[in-house]
Amino acid sequence: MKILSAAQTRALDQATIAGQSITSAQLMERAAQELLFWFYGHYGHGRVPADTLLLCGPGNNGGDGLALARLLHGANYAVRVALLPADSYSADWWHNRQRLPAAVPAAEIGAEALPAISADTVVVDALFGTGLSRPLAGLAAAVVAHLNAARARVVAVDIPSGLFADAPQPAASTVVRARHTVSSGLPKLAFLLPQNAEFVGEWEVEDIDLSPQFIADTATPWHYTNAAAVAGQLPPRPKFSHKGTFGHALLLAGSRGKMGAAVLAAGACLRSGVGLLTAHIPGCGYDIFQISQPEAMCLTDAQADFISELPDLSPYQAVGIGPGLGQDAASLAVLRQLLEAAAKPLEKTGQSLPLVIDADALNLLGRHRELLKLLPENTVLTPHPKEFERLTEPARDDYHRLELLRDFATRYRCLVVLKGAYTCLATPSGELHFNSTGNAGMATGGSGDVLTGVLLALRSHAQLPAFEAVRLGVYAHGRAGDLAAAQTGQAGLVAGDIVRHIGPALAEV
Ligand SMILES: NC(=O)C1=CN([C@@H]2O[C@H](COP(=O)(O)OP(=O)(O)OC[C@H]3O[C@@H](n4cnc5c(N)ncnc54)[C@H](O)[C@@H]3O)[C@@H](O)[C@H]2O)[C@H](O)CC1
Ligand SMILES: [K+]
Repeated sequence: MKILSAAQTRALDQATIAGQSITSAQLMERAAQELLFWFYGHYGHGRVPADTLLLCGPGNNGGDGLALARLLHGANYAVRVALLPADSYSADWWHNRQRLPAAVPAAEIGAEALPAISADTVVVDALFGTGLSRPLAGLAAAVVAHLNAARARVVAVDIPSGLFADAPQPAASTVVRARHTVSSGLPKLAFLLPQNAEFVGEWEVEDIDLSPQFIADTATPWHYTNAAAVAGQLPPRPKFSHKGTFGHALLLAGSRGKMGAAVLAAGACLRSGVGLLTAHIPGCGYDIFQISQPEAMCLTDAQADFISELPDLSPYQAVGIGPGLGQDAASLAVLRQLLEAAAKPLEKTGQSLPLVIDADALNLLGRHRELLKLLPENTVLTPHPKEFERLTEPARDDYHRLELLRDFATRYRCLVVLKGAYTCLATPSGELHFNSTGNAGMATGGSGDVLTGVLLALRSHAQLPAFEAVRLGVYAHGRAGDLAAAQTGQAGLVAGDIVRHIGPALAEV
């Protein structure tokens, strides 16, 4: 699913209107109908709110609100409208202003006449949408401050008013704090960034049959990975397969006190369909590992407490390094040797050995940035924001972090998975793919080790190209977390639960 800019969204509206020979008022009616259905779904036909206030701005966002007021009134909701005065109003605003039944109270907002809002009022924020051109000020800001102070349940139409769809606004800007955002068409970039979560709340997009052709023809670096994006991407397992068919992976992981990371990554790798897995671990972990993951083969390092040797790489189709690795100088030497060895193209594929680099291996890269130029093409890095900062620089805000992410991925031609809510995968060509699966229960120790194992397995798969393998792995990891949390609850979720649900998550794909 593509994510378009505010300007592209407006062009999409026009293309839909022209392409389907409808009026803009009819497209607005579609949006309003979807908002009505959202109310039905959320409140049902019985328990309608005692008091529903529609705050309507002067443009088409306000027009959506006026149309919704009419539809809710028709559905026996107790509706009242408060109109933000402006020098001019859009044509579709007028159209729906005139169609508003006289029985619906409609008052103009004034500095001395702010609408009454009680804690059990449901407020629909239809002040501003993608036409916001500057931060809110004056009466518009006063109304929003009044709304936010009232602590009512707020449903934002299309986007919370005061929030730009695809760019940061000044830190002190006044923005509606919505419990829900019901948007039409495609997700807005703003919905996917942590700094906007307090304003956007729970968001969803409603399909109003916007021009698929225009969407297909519109270029954007931003994408949203939903089930449709990865459907059918996992190659079938031929009947006459053998272990070699699905690759032999090597995992370099573990140090004293952090052997669990190696066990979790190994378990995830095996559960993600790898043919064979060999783990190279420090001597202290031998019994732990062989007991915990009998399906994996195990090489032990000469060192007891950390990894100091790089095994011969020739048997392997992909290598993962980092979970629980520690940052000992000897491990740094192993990382350097691995990067140098992996850069040589494999005679079988002509490409460099696929690598997945995570956790302490990333921190070692961050402290020795001269190694970054050794990264083979399509190396997979899986930093969380702090680890990413150590690889680059502190980000001013979430938008700046995306710029840093795109620059890093294009500069080093690698696939960078920035982990968090809506995990973002940056590609060597500068695309950003935001993941739709996962939940806050996955913010638990070991969750990242599990992702490393999943990605290692999929990068070992001969038929999966690099980008598709990583996008699928990120999706499946989050989906496994959702399936697990349905059993354990988010608080009760531990990384091992994710491992146990990877199989079912991949089976869905
Ligand atoms: N496909 C869709 O997504 C559809 C969306 N619809 C709705 O249309 C709005 C966009 O409407 P638009 O008229 O372009 O702009 P807004 O209503 O967002 O803005 C209103 C108006 O406000 C003025 N303005 C901008 N910034 C400020 C400010 N800071 N202070 C005061 N006034 C401001 C500006 O001049 C605008 O004219 C979209 O969000 C959807 O809700 C369609 O209805 C259906 C299809
Ligand atoms: K709005």
